[in-house]
Amino acid sequence: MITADHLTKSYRGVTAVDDVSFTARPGRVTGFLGPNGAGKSTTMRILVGLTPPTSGSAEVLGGRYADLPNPGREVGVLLDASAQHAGRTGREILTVAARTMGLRSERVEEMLARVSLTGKEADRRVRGYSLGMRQRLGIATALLGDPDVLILDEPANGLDPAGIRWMRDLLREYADQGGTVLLSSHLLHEIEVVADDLVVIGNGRIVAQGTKAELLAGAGTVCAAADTRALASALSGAGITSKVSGSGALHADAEAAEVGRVAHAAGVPLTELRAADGAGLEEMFLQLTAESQRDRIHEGAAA
Ligand SMILES: Nc1ncnc2c1ncn2[C@@H]1O[C@H](COP(=O)(O)OP(=O)(O)OP(=O)(O)O)[C@@H](O)[C@H]1O
Repeated sequence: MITADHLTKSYRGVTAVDDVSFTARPGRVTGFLGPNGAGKSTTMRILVGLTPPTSGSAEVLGGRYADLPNPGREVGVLLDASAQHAGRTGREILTVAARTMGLRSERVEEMLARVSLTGKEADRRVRGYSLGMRQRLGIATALLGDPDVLILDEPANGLDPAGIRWMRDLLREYADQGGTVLLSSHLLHEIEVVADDLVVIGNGRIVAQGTKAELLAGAGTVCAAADTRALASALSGAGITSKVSGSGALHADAEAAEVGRVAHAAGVPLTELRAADGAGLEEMFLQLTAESQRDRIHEGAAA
């Protein structure tokens, strides 16, 4: 279990994290989503005691991370895969970490196999590793002490599609065995597939959180008609806001049944009507974080 309780972190003139509260539970993958500069890394650094919060508190497994007697055996952390000692080989890095944690040396080989780093790769110096290999080594280090909690900052960065799939399966299996996973990303699709719960952050503030199912349920309806203008106008007349989504269909802020009823009553034949799924979540993510996006999102307002 991880608990962030009203965390705030201010640097001179910048509030990086603003009153952030959430819980990541055992047996679940919690996705921490937000655009660049939203405050994800700062929050994670606070969770593991690397950055002191200006106010608020954070607990991992019921206490402060800094108070854990052998943190590596309780919490696996990967914050920056590039921060590993470049002059050491992957195997050396794992061996040193294993000794520090008081683990048997066989654990190193087990972890290398777990993250699919070959013996040859393990004997190369980290400075020659690709980002994807560094991520695998970082995951191996995080898993080494068989911890109950994993805190991973953008772990899929640099992984190829097969690597992303591998990571997803690994995290799923870990959570299914009772582990708590908090993983951050600025890529919605990456998180959407694996996360059970979502915490969405923009400009340092939590803008949405809940189970993925809950957030999807509120994601609205995708609908389309030959006469888009007539459909938008009917929806607007019924007090339902809508806007044109990427595909040219409308995204309406109402349940599918209600949208169908309104279109029928207005005599507008529908060519598409479905609950917004992953696309709806993306829409929601973009909307929720719109104010904190560096790039403005251009959308044609239909209503
Ligand atoms: N040490 C620091 N001093 C001053 N400002 C900082 C410091 N660390 C972070 N910030 C600022 O805090 C804000 C949040 O940064 P943070 O790295 O937590 O975001 P992030 O969500 O992890 O972004 P990214 O996805 O780009 O990694 C940014 O505006 C950043 O410039």
